Amino acid sequence: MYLRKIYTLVFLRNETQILLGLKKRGFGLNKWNGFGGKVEHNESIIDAAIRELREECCVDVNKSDLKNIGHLEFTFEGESILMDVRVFSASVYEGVPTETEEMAPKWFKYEEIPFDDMWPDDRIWFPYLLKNKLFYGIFHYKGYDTILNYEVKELKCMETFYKNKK
Ligand SMILES: Nc1[nH]c(=O)nc2c1ncn2[C@H]1C[C@H](O)[C@@H](COP(=O)(O)OP(=O)(O)OP(=O)(O)O)O1
Repeated sequence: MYLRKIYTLVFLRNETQILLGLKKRGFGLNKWNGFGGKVEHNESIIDAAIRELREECCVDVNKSDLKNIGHLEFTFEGESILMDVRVFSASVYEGVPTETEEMAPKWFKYEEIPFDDMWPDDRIWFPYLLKNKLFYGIFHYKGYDTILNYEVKELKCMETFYKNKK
């Protein structure tokens, strides 16, 4: 049995670009990724997504402008933690993305996403995000560079997915 820990992962997007942040410390150091982190005790997932976005790149987003677009699960050979990552997208927000101690934000054109400097799983599930499809992915890693096995699929509706998951 795994110990499930819930994380958020938020992507700001416009018609031609996506905002990624270069992680400056901790888990995923030196990788480009969305903004997010652990959901704290007594905090809703959506509130954690808003808080992490503000803490990591100084941008504010309203609950109603955050869309849950995917669900990812990561396990690691020999470890009992399951990282349960809730993925969100927003195109309406307030503020200018600004570098913080944790992340250096940068806009990337959709054709220029730096997959070589991202988590290896990203190039597998990003195509769903880029086509505006909802997705589910589960990845089992050996260390942090090798994916031993995975499954990714399109979802029709996030609410139905979570209802059936319980
Ligand atoms: N394989 C993976 N692929 C991916 O695209 N994102 C991943 C990933 N594994 C983790 N993430 C994301 C989820 C979350 O947004 C972030 C990890 O969160 P952190 O460890 O930075 O959490 P916190 O910011 O709460 O940590 P602290 O440094 O303890 O404050 O990386």
